Amino acid sequence: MTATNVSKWLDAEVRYDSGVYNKHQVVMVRGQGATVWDETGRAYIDCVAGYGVANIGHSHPDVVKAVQEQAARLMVMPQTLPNDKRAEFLQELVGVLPQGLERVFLCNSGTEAMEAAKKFAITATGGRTKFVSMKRGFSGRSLGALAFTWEPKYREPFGDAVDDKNVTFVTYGNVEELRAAITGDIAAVIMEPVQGEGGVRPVSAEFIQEARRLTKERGALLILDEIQTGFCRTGKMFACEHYGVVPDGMTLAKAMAGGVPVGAFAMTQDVATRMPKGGHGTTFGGNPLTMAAGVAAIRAMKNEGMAEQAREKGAYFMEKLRAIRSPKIREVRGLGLMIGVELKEKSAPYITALEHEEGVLTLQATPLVVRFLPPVTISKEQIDQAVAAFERVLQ
Ligand SMILES: Cc1[nH+]cc(COP(=O)(O)O)c(CN[C@@H](CCC(=O)O)C(=O)O)c1O
Repeated sequence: MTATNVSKWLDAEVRYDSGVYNKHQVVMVRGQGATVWDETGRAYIDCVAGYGVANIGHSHPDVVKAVQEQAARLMVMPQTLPNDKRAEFLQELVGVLPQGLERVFLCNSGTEAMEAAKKFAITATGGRTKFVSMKRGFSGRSLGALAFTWEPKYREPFGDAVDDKNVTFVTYGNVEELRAAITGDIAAVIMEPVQGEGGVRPVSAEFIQEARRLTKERGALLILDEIQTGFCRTGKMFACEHYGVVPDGMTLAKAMAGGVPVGAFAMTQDVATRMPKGGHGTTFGGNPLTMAAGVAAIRAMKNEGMAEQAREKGAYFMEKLRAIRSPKIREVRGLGLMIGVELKEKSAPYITALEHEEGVLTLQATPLVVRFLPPVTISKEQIDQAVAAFERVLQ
């Protein structure tokens, strides 16, 4: 491809897009497995995977086939009209969810799942409107979900429109703060089992188990945000399985439909039955096209043992990263293939160098952390190449 072609598409996107994103100077046009190609034909090892969406790999053949067939059959059907693919997806999803989570509100993104969770928590607790969330937590960008998102830079531009007056933020992992915050008027505690955007931070089993115990004791819900940790990312189908905790509700999105936009709030019967009929809704949620993709994606995760792959490859990836001898690395941490390398200096220049000089895509998770979220289907050879590239840019 000539430079003109690249500039043609890049110029158009930069010219007409909203302007909220820092656009990389590249145009990505194709993906397969853990590789993506730009318009000039250059290949990249993709450890961004759409911010942890392409867990089963780009354009998984089973998902492609399912989407092609469903697109030709039926793409549009609202949830007041039952549909075979939606029913099949709900069966597939409930079949892999922790026991007890058997009712699902279907939507189209993580933020929407969190908005639904917030409303279901209020009705399930008889109108309680106070919440506990986590410092460094990320729950989404809409005004409702933003109230649970810690980073001030995301909230400040919107002032009082962000309804965070009823939210108490506690230090992630601090059991004493948690105990003090979960009072008798709390609707729910919201937390990620591993904080993603907040720096790839696993937490102790004790903290999550104490949140489970205290919310039960004080009539609040425990809502785990598995939008990033879900669907094999951390070495289990869901990260809560590492801790032996079943929440009252779980927000889901990203990888759930193999790359097709999707979101869901999974909950117990009790939480679901407390929402008045017609109390929430969505136009696109549960559409047949997304449902077909989701059925294929979840079956691929099971059939290809992707949770075990993430566990095994994650351990290998972190072992190789920890073997890098560099004074710039403070810590390598993570769970499964949700990996963060905290540097002693800003990570952005190294993320840029990895992309431009080495053809490896990574992303930030706070200014000092390089986040690796590759497809679970990444090969050991690609892991070795990514680690060698990282070692080179750190020199
Ligand atoms: C844990 C979590 N919860 C909720 C969301 C919101 O989901 P959605 O509405 O589908 O984007 C995300 C997006 N996480 C990415 C942040 C995206 C953004 O900057 O906005 C991320 O981890 O980078 C999460 O990682």
